[in-house]
Amino acid sequence: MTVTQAQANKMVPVTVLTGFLGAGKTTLLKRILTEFHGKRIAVIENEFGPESIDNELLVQDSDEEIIELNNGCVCCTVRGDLLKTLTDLKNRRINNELNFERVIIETTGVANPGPVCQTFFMDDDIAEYYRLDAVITVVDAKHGMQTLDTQPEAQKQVGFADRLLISKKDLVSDEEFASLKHRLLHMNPRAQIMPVHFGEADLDKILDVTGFNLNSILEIDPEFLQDEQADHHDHHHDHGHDHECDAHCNHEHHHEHNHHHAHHDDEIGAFVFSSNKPFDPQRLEEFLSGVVQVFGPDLYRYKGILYMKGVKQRMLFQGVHMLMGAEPGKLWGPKEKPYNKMVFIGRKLPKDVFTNGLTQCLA
Ligand SMILES: Nc1nc2c(ncn2[C@@H]2O[C@H](COP(=O)(O)OP(=O)(O)OP(=O)(O)O)[C@@H](O)[C@H]2O)c(=O)[nH]1
Repeated sequence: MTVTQAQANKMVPVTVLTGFLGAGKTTLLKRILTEFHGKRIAVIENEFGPESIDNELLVQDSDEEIIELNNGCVCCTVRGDLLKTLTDLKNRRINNELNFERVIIETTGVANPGPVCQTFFMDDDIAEYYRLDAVITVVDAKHGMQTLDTQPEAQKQVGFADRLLISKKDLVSDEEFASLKHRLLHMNPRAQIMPVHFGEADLDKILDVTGFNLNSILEIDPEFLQDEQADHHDHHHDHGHDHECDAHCNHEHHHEHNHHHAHHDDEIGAFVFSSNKPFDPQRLEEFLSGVVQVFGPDLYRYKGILYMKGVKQRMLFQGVHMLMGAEPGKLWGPKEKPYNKMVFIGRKLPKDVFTNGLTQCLA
C-alpha cells in the first residue's frame, strides 16, 4: 500500500516493544504507564500463541480488558487476536469513547515480532489507520549474550529492531557491555543502541522514531559495514589456517581493526546495497517480488531510499518478510546527487544473490 505524507501524519503511531523473557519490557512499560509525560498512550499487552502462566494471571474473566489510567494512558490486555483489538480501539477512538494518541504493543518475550509488524501491512483498514512507528527491542546486558546464543527468536527480535535498549547495565562490567553492544551492532547496524536503567528511557527517543516511516534516513554508517565485511573475510581465512578455535572463542584475532572482542557467527545479519545509478523501475519490481518469494521467511526487515529512472522524487521503500511497500519521498535537491541505498536484515541471506540481482536492475 502506498500512502501520502499527509495521510501518514494523521495516522496513529504504533510502537512494538519486544525483548526476550525478563529483558525488562514490563519495567519500561510500567514507567510509561505511571509517569506523567503528557502523552496519551494505549498499551496493548499481547499474548500470542500458547497461553502462558503470565497470561493466566493477567487475564481473568474476559478475553479483553481495557483500563484507563490516571496519567491518561489506556491499558488493555489481549489474548489472541491483535487485529480485533486494534479494530476495537480504532472504533472506540472514532466514537470518542477512548482518547489516545499512540499505541504501544508489548509482545511476549519468546515471540518473533514479525507477525505483529505484519499486521500493519496486511489489513487495509488497519494499515490506513495505524502507522508502525518502530520496533523497540530490550536486550538484557546480563543474559543477552547467552540468550542470543541459544534463542533464534531473540536474534529475530534484534533483527527487527529500530532501537535497541540494553537493560541491566548495572549488573555487568564495561567490557561485557561493550562486547554485547558490539555484537548487536553486527547483527543490526541500523538500530540505534542505548542503555536503559530500570525502564528509564528517554521517551522522545523511543516514541516517534518513524523507523517504519521511510522519510527517516537510513541510520547506517556504510563505512562500518565495509569494515565488518573485511573482518569477516579475514576471520574465515584465519579459520582454515592457523586458528583452531570455534565461533565463540575468546582469542584475540589480530586484524587491522581492533574492534574485535569475541566472535559470534550470528545467523542474523545485514548488508547494504548502494549505487549512484538509477534503477529501472520494472526490472527492480520484478527482481524484488522474486527475491521476497524465495527469501521472504528469512527477510526480516528491508528498507531503502531509491533513485528511480525518470522519477524526480526519491522513492522510499520498505518491507517485512514478503510484504513490501513504497511511497514517494522528497524531491532530489538541485545540488544533490541521487543515489540508491538499501539495507536488508535477515537470516543467512545470500548477499551475492541480492547484490548481483540489484546490479542487474540498474538502468
Ligand atoms: N538490575 C537491573 N534489573 C532490571 C533492570 N530492568 C529490569 N530489571 C529487572 O529485571 C526483571 C525482569 O524485568 P521485566 O520488566 O519483568 O522483564 P520482561 O521483559 O517484561 O519479562 P517477561 O514479561 O517475562 O517477558 C525484574 O526483576 C526487573 O526489576 C535494570 O536496568 N537493572
